[in-house]
Amino acid sequence: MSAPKTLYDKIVDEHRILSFDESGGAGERLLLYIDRTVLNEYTSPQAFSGLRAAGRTPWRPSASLGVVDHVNSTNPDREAGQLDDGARRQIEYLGENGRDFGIEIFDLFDPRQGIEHVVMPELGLVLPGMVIAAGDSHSTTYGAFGVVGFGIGTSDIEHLLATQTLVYRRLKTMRITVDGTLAPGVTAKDLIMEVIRRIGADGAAGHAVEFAGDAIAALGVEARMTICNMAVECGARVALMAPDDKVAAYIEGCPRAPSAELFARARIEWDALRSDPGARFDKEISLSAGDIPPMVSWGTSPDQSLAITGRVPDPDDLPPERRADAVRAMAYMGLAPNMALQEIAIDRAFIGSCTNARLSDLRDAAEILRGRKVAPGVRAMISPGSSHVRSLAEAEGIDRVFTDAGFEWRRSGCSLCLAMNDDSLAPGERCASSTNRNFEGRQGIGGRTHLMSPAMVAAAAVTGRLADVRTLAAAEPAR
Ligand SMILES: CC(C)[C@H](C(=O)O)[C@@H](O)C(=O)O
Ligand code: SF4
Repeated sequence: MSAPKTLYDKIVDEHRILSFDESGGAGERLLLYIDRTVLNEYTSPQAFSGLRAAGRTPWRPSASLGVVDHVNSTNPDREAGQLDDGARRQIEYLGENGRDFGIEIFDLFDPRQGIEHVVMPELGLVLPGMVIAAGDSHSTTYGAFGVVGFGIGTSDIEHLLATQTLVYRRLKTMRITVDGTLAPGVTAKDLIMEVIRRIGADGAAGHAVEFAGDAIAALGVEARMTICNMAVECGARVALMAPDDKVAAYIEGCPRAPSAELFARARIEWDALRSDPGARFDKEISLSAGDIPPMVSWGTSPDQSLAITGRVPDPDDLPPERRADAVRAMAYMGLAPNMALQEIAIDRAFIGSCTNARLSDLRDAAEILRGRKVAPGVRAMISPGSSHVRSLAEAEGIDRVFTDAGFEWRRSGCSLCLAMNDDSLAPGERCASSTNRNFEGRQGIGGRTHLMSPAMVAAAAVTGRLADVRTLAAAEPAR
């Protein structure tokens, strides 16, 4: 019998065309076959220019899909949406590359347009056991399907397009086991924020992280995507979860799912996609789901976060190696040591991003907003993760819940997640945000970001301060 293997190593072995050093262990250099990629208008242009300059064409164009998501306006009034010349050129060049090289593109006003990591799964293009590499770090999202998904740079995109392969270095493995049950009001976002707080922004650097345990199994596929998406914020290069019946059911209803016959055959293969009993991980961590509170970030790194019931830390109480960062983060965020998090007033609220703008996220937030109003002085926006999510939400009447509460119902895109478009914070503005990065300037120069779950953003929007969603969920809204 061969030695027990991790899920990660099984998938890498299946896709290894050749090994440069035959070591087979972490660090092995190999040529990896890539099943699919998704291209965006922001990181693909130089890759296409490189192909053109070398006179090459994509080796398997049908394995790629292009979407516009980073630089587009989400203004619902098409005419009012502002695009600068650079953004317009990037969008046009993606369309041109699609036409010239036979790659399918979902352009700005295509009903299937949306954030790449929302669009790929909802189409049914993300299938268990695949390797999906793309020019965006949050490609780890696909791990929720038992897929090795990872981000690559522009020169690697060119190599991938030309050859459908990448030179790859095998990662170390880590398993994070989460057992027990999440408390009411606590979500997958809180779970991954707690993981990041615990292990730090580089706690999983160089590792493929498998999430396991009954708390993960209990989550829906969309919630699992939130965890795999944000795992990159603790340095994970790959996040993985063993696919189960929920994953199969999710895929089955999707427009590009395999035909019934192929699907039935694939399901048998998918059953083997799990780490063998006794498989050895380089690192193991375990958490109890019941101990996780609703979380918010207070600083400028995703690991600078705390329970909403907490206080901004006193740098003197922190380990010496974390003090200087904390002092700097507090100055940028305009916070003082020991302030209660729930006393922090906000100017903006944003629900969006590939982390937390799927239908289940919108429903969670709508639950809190129903019958309530955004606090005076707060500007609140929601940008659904894809145009498809947007229309599903409209069919359910969720758009009305948001607009009645005073939220702007935007079109889909990366939007205020990274302010590379016309959605941004003004200097000094403070935003409750369902996104994944709170770096300095991430949502606009001088803008201040507090990361949290979509329901927590809704709670902050109606309270005008960072708020504990549990107190609102328990109370009857004023009608
Ligand atoms: C623009 C892109 C390179 C970047 C990424 O790779 O993640 C962006 O999507 C982000 O979230 O910061
Ligand atoms: S929504 Fe945010 S995190 Fe996701 S791809 Fe866009 S910019 Fe990156």
